[in-house]
Amino acid sequence: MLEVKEICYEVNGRKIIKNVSLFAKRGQMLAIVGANGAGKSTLLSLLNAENKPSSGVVTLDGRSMSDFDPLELAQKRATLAQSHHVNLAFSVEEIVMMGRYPHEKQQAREQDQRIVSETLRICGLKDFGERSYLQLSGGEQQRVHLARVLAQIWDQPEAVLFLDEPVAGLDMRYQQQTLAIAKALCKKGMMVIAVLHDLNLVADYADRVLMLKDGRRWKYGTPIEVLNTLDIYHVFDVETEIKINPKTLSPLVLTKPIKINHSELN
Ligand SMILES: Nc1ncnc2c1ncn2[C@@H]1O[C@H](COP(=O)(O)OP(=O)(O)OP(=O)(O)O)[C@@H](O)[C@H]1O
Repeated sequence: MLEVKEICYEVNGRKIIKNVSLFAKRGQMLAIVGANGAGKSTLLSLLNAENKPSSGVVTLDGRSMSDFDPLELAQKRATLAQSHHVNLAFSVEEIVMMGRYPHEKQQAREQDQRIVSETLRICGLKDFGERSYLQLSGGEQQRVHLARVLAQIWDQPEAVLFLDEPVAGLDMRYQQQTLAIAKALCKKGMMVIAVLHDLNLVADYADRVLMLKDGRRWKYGTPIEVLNTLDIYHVFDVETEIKINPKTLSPLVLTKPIKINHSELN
């Protein structure tokens, strides 16, 4: 279990995260939602121990995140970042194999190869192993990084997976595929915490939702509890109508197009 107790995070005297508390359990996917600049990525960096809260504490299975040594953490949790900077001509397979580095001493190379093949396959990259990463499209590169972080925790049944906007830049099929993989990992007993913007994907895949506003916890609960017209309006300043999706029985968030008068463009 991941327990977050009253964490705050301050940069240059400005509070970015304000008194956030929550629980996240293995077997469940928690989605973090909120407007641009609400503090979602910053919160994720505190939950995954990339950054240390200015006050408050984050514990994993009762142990403070700051007590884990870096190798132990790398074996227990993986993070898909919002952006990636790879400028060297690595092959796809070499990049995905980087996910296995924290386990290098523990396992035979064969097992690493098998895991890399499996994560390439599940990310739709079965025949991409030899290709140069730099020659892939943006969405394909994003899937390579997903395969890499999956390879990091593939054989760690109690792992925690952090995903920062994992579906940005992906087509419809791979948006669904990415979250379906995350859901399947939860079914295997892992925990997934994902920053997501598309509230309909949140409704279909998340078990719990944390809605952030200006660095504060605005609402926390199941998708049906959190995704309602009033809270969405307060947090995103967007008018919506909520229906029930007949295919999934989860909330369906319908938006109205915003109109900007052409005279405002002068
Ligand atoms: N290192 C930093 N120094 C100063 N300000 C920062 C720093 N990191 C984040 N911020 C500020 O904190 C706020 C929250 O940023 P964060 O990236 O967490 O937002 P977000 O909710 O993930 O936004 P988005 O949806 O746009 O990705 C922003 O106003 C940002 O400018």
